[in-house]
Amino acid sequence: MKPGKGLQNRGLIVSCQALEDEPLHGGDTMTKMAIAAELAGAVGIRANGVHDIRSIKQAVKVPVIGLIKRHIPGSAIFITPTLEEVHDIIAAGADVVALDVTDREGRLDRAAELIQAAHAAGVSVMADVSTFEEGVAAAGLGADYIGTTLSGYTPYSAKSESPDLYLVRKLSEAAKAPIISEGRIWTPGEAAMAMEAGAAFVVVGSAITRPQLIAARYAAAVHPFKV
Ligand SMILES: CC(=O)N[C@H](C=O)[C@@H](O)[C@H](O)[C@H](O)COP(=O)(O)O
Repeated sequence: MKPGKGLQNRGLIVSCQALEDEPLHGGDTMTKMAIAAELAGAVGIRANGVHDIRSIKQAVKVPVIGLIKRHIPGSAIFITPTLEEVHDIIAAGADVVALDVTDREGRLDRAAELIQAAHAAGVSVMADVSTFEEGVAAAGLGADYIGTTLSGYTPYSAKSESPDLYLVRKLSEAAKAPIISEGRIWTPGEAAMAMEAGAAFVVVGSAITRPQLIAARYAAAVHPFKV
């Protein structure tokens, strides 16, 4: 079955995530962040965990990309690692399921099953990849959106402090699915450059919703002037 739900308009997606060890974790804080993002013109929200996905779905009209981060001992795959999380994300009401589609631990072979499970429920899939080859493979497996989320976070992908716009450009020229530029976008200028490079969507997370990281940049900037 072709997924009925998904992202409607090109543009900004705000990632509203706070893990257990982060100061903004818990309660309705991420839901309030999502409401603020929608007011600002975001066309989608990316959220982690059943609680936040469900709460954000009730609070905003724009589509929600859901993921569940879970660390399984002995595995490096932590973004929606198994079919169980796919079902939980769908049950929580997400419009799009985000999952790791990297070439590790036989994941490319198993990803088809997870993608099909989402599609069978009428839900779209965002493949979080780290390289060009993974992006092309993910599109071939039927992923509806290809995100550069994991570029810089697998041992074999390019490390950088900046967004991987080279990957965005290469994928947008080759992959048969819309490209989502995600990871290390800190300024509106970088977001615009990602769209210029061919992205259909830009996900911004930390620069909007992780105040401890935002404030740290200011603290570092003024540090040399301290007496
Ligand atoms: C690598 C990984 O675990 N990325 C996670 C994926 O959901 C999030 O922690 C990031 O915040 C998200 O990708 C947005 O990126 P940035 O926060 O850089 O704008």
